Amino acid sequence: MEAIAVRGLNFSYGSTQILKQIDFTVPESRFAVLLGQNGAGKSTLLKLLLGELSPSEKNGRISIFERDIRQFKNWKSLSYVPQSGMASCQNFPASVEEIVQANLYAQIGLFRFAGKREKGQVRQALLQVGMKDYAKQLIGRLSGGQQQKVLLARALVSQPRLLILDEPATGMDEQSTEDFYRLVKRINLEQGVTVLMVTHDRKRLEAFADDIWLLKDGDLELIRAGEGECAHGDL
Ligand SMILES: Nc1ncnc2c1ncn2[C@@H]1O[C@H](COP(=O)(O)OP(=O)(O)OP(=O)(O)O)[C@@H](O)[C@H]1O
Repeated sequence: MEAIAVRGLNFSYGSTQILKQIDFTVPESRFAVLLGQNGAGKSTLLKLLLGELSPSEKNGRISIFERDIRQFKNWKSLSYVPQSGMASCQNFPASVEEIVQANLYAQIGLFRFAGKREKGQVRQALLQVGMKDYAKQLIGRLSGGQQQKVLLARALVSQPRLLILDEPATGMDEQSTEDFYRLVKRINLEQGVTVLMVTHDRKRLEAFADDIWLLKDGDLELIRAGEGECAHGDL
């Protein structure tokens, strides 16, 4: 099955065309990377995939898990990790577990307390990213790398089938970056979660990615096609 299928997509801001007739496919369980220079249109493409922007009908077709995005309802199956997501929230008075739990509000309801099941889900997500011992800490007290792991747990808590990450390692040191990519790869391999990651870090991600796409001058090109079995030696 294709997790993402884009056919003949055009997109413009006013008279400036950003995407020109692009075709783009991410098969289920693949780890795909999207490269491109600043301003190439990567975030614009992600916004289109996340339903924040919509193309007019004559400007192409986007399908998520083989359903046209205009009819797609199962948004729970898709999670997003933003770039430096907590950077502007250093004084945000929320604990790590509250940040993760917030992604379960659709399940819990906004004004109810989390039950045993939800608390278990939060614990499991924090365990997956190695942040279980930080559950009660204030998010603003953590390092940038730890905060990004919490945002990854937040994305995983709803058990998505597709994980979209926008330059998730921006500002991290070398070791934290490597650890973060390794963690995402492990989730991809062990749980079969499809991954699409926007990055400038081609060199390091070559070891983790199956497919590598390059967005340039409005065109999207598959510059390395994997077999879907890019296992990384010692995860
Ligand atoms: N809301 C908007 N209105 C008009 N132009 C926009 C808007 N958002 C982005 N752009 C322009 O569209 C182009 C693509 O922007 P986009 O943010 O998608 O690029 P990007 O590849 O994600 O860049 P970066 O790597 O710097 O994050 C840029 O020239 C940008 O200035």
